[in-house]
Order: sequence, then C-alpha cells, then structure tokens
Amino acid sequence: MPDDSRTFLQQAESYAVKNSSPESPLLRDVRRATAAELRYDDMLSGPLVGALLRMMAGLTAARFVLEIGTFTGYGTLQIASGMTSGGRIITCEGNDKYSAIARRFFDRFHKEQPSGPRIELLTGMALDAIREQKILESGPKPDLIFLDADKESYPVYYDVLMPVLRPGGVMVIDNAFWGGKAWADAAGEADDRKGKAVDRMNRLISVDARVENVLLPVRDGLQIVRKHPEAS
Ligand SMILES: C[S@@+](CC[C@H](N)C(=O)[O-])C[C@H]1O[C@@H](n2cnc3c(N)ncnc32)[C@H](O)[C@@H]1O
Repeated sequence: MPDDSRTFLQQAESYAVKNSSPESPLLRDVRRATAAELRYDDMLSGPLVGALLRMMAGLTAARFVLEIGTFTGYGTLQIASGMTSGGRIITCEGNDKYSAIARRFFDRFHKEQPSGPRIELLTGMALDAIREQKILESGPKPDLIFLDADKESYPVYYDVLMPVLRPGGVMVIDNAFWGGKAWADAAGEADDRKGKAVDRMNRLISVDARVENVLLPVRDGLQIVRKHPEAS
C-alpha cells in the first residue's frame, strides 16, 4: 500500500473511533492489560471492530453467540455488552496464556453484570472443543458467530459453522484481507498459505446462495455474512 494511502486509512480509522460510541472501562482495561502483560496487542480486534460486534449482537437480538479465537477476551466482552440479559456466549481459545487473561476479565464482567450473558471459555483447538461440547449437533443455533482464529482453516470453519448459524443470523469474520495477501494470491503475486485460504473463503461466501454478504474495508477486512431467513 502506498504511504499516503496508509496515512489516510490510519487517520480515517482514528477519526472513526473518536466518533463512534466509546468502549467501557472494562474493555479499556482489557486492552491495557493485554499490552502490559503480553507486550503485543495487535491480535486484539480493537474499538472499531468491537463496536461493530456489539451492534451486531444488538441487531440480531443475540441470545446465543459463538466466537472462534478469544485471545484476551476483547471481542467477547464487546459482544456481551451488546446482548440482553440471560444470553450465552461460547468462546474458544487454544493458548493457555491468553485464556488466563480472558478468564480474569470474564469473571469481572460476571461480577459487574450478574444478570448479563454468561460467557463460557472453551480451551483447546476450537473445532475439537466445539465437537466435544456437541454444540453443533443439538441445542439452539447461534444467532451470531464471530470467526477470528487460524486463517488457514477459515474455509473449513465456514463450511462447518454456516449450517449451524440460525437462519437470519450473522457471521462476522475478521482479517478477510489478511494484510493484502488475500488479493495478492488471487493475482498470483504471492505464495502465502493463509492469504490463499482467506481468499478461498471470500470466494466461497460470494457465491453461497444461503447468504448475503458485504466485505467491509474496516481495519484488515471484515466480512459481514447474513444467512437468509429461509435458508437451512
Ligand atoms: C486474532 S486473535 C482473536 C482476537 C479476539 N477475537 C478479539 O476480538 O480480540 C486469534 C486467536 O485465535 C487463537 N487460535 C488460533 N487458532 C486456534 C484454534 N485452532 N483453536 C482455538 N484458538 C485458536 C489464537 O491463539 C489467538 O488468540
């Protein structure tokens, strides 16, 4: 990306954050703790994507949400703050260090909002954890799914998760540009396994008759995929 367009996008993002609903003190603390304890926070979805997730939780009147890739819990807590009381979020994280930080903040959320949604953190590889819990086989279908884990598996996650999303529900997928590798691969300019997988998923979505989607140039690309109400 040319330097001047990068500057424009950075300025646009910072302007957009300033002029969107602010994050709560709890969310600010998650960001600060992540930066202080891990010394990197670039995997965290951040205020803009977070605010959009929170809005999606409200717009879908979400009672049951599934998140793949918790990291330190920022996106989970944004979603939780957009949900009504009595709901449930299942979130999956494969890294113990990250899940320990997330668990601390989930405990604080449950204390601060005892009648808010319950957050259940599954540790281990996401698809195994979900299969063990039999989430995909029985029970209510998720109203909202946030996919934000290993990019090479994105097409598999999409295949496995779209059938369990409730008709009319929404799947949000982060890093749909994968730093520009998604289209570099499409143009044959790079050989990046993650970029190829992300591009494959984006193409799958754009021809999937079960859904309508919009791929937004927000941060690293955000797929908003809505399952048609009559789709199974
Ligand atoms: C981009 S971060 C998630 C950010 C988080 N959703 C947020 O909103 O701040 C991706 C996370 O997915 C986790 N992850 C990657 N592959 C995974 C897998 N197969 N199963 C479970 N977690 C995985 C990583 O350890 C990492 O914490």
